[in-house]
Amino acid sequence: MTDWFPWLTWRPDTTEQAFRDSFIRRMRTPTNWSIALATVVGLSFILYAMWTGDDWQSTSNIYRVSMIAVMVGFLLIGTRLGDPTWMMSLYATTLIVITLAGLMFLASARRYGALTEGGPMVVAMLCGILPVLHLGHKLMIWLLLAVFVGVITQQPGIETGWTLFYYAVTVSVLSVYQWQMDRLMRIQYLAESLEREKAETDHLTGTLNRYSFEARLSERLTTLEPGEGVALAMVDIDFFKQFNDHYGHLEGDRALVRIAKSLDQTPADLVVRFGGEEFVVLSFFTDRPPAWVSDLHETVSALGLVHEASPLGTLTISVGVACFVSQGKSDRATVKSLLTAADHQLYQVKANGRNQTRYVDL
Ligand SMILES: Nc1nc2c(ncn2[C@@H]2O[C@H](COP(=O)(O)OP(=O)(O)OP(=O)(O)O)[C@@H](O)[C@H]2O)c(=O)[nH]1
Repeated sequence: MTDWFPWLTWRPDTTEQAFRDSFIRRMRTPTNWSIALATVVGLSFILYAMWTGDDWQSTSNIYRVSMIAVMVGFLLIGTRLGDPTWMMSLYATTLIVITLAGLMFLASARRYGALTEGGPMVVAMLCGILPVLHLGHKLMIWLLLAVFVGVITQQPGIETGWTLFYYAVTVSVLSVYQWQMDRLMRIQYLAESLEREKAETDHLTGTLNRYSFEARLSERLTTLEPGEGVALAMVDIDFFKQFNDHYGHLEGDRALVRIAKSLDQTPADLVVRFGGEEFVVLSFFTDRPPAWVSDLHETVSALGLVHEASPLGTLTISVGVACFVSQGKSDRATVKSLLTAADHQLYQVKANGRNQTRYVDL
């Protein structure tokens, strides 16, 4: 049964949650515009009712005004709510508005002795255009209104004609449309995520690539609180040209993957393939840099990968580390300043025999 509902079939659940989080972020503004449109439609109904001689204080008009007040209230308060609370408030608001709409139809039908098909159809459609609600939400909303329409058709002396039939047709068509939207939105999200992942990842080692690293580090540097810091380690494999020449490029590729994996097993926050045989390892910390950063070269020498063409006998790395601890807003490191400082340390290690880690505070 659950296979029929895209938001229930979507596996794993974390993917559905990630989709919904990003979807709510993107759709908040369009949803607010849809509610504003519903408010304008509600207002035009009040004006029309008054123009056609309806009493301003009639029960149905009071319900209409209440619906508008609830929607305007949501638009005003919603701006201050975080995404999850906003989403729950939207659903609750919609259910309240639908209850008021149902009561308005009941009052109006009792007054005029009739309920025509237009009203419930318009309300069902206005709920249908709210982009962030999925079919599950909308079925509940439409069902709630259907209960009111059903009750009204059972009232003696009220002419309802084909209203219930047209309502059922409208909701069925909207449900099919919504089901398609729910599926397409999720398929699109998945395709986008895969594309993004591909664009950010190095194909050989599976680590982040340079482009995504620079964007992420640059963003993170702007949010460092005083006392928070970053250690950027520039890693370069020693005598790798000789390794390739001696063992061949395929074996070289395999060594790159092994080294990337071993760097990934450190407590680092990000491991990046920076260039051919260069990696960057990033660690964010509070107060003082973690001790493992200053011994990073040992991570690879401990693998014991034989390198007969190296004077060191095994595959090793040279590491230059630049550390920055934020003192406040005016004091900022940049991606460039960290890379330059780390590269300078790396150069010193290369000059001093390789297979070491050198460290500088910015
Ligand atoms: N197998 C393989 N080799 C690569 C890849 N990317 C870069 N390289 C090789 O890495 C080697 C880098 O050589 P160099 O820059 O001279 O550095 P090195 O030999 O490690 O010498 P030092 O850094 O001074 O210790 C070159 O031979 C590149 O062909 C790759 O994706 N796969």
